Amino acid sequence: MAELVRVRKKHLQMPISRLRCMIKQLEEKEVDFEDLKKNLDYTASLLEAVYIDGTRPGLDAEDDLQKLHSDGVPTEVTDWLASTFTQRARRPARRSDDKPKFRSIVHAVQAGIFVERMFRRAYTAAMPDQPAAVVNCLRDIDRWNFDVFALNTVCHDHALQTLFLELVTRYELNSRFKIPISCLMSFLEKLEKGYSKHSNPYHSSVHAADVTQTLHCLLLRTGLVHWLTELEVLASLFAAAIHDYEHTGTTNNFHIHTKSDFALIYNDRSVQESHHISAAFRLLQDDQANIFTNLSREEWMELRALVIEMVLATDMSSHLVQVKAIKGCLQQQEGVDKPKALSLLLHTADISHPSKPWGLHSRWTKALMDEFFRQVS
Ligand SMILES: Nc1nc2c(ncn2[C@@H]2O[C@H](COP(=O)(O)O)[C@@H](O)[C@H]2O)c(=O)[nH]1
Ligand SMILES: [Zn+2]
Repeated sequence: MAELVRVRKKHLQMPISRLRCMIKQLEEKEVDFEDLKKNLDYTASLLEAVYIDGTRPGLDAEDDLQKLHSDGVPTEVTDWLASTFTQRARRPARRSDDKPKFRSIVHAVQAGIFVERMFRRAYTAAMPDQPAAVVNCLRDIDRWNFDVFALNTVCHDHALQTLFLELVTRYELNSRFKIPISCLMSFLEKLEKGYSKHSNPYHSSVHAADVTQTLHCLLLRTGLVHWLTELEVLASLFAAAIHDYEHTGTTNNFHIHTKSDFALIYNDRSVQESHHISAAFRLLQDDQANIFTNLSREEWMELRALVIEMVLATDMSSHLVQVKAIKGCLQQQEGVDKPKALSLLLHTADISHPSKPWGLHSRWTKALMDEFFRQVS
């Protein structure tokens, strides 16, 4: 058993470093984005295949790499896959007309992840193609200096829809959780509409898009994304996207002191945040917009609890309590409380604009000042 683990660990080192290399190329725009993305996706599938098949005895390398070519994977990648996942490197170099072999992976694809990929196709096929200008903007999606205003311009005020769709697709959450594309589109349309209800200069769908992208950037750049389950990633992105849904453009104190309906409904406690969550979850009551329709009951309960905790923690009045709690967590041996850590991350993304490039920060500050002045007048 220990030997098997050692061998598999050894075989996985190469693909891991190659994957990192591909990601670097992607970041540095040295290669065609779409090709690289496709290759990464395919490689991930094969890694899955090796993982699944690695638990079975009698692996050999007898099948046809030609099948991989049918997916448009370049020769360097198939060569690397073959040399990494088969014994081919120890054999004499093949003649150019020989077909490289590896039955184990193909078997695993056919037996194990084939069905999964069928689902992926079914749940990604209808993803809308984006115009070149949008694709160009989205190239910076992993960066701290990502310009959400520029994205909003090129996608005609639909930055939130575009960004959420892009991230859900990138993390393959649509295939993992079988999110129907029509529901996703419908949900995002309603979400954006809710954000424009009060025509807020600051608390708009662009702010929601900004916070969602910033949270993604934090998860990715810190490596925290590897610590999370796919459900936690989905919950985090969802929480970021909805966190100010139907914001009234006024503060919680304003609601409390004016004895607004929201203040009365939520008993003066995290008045706005409670409404954002409640109203956003209400959108899912419509079957046509229920993006979580295929989640199991357990998944749904876990996601809902996490989203509620994260969005409630965007209430600025919980800032000091949160900082204290996370400091306490970090001093303990037992490890960090995930919902608390994710809540702090969302809160961080929510107030991150002062740490962004000046052009972005000054636009956000102006928008916030406009909103504050509107409340006063
Ligand atoms: N004094 C400042 N306050 C800021 C700034 N950026 C944001 N904010 C405030 O934080 C909350 C964030 O919570 P939200 O969920 O409502 O977005 C926001 O309401 C602002 O009041 C800033 O640069 N300076
Ligand atoms: Zn916010």
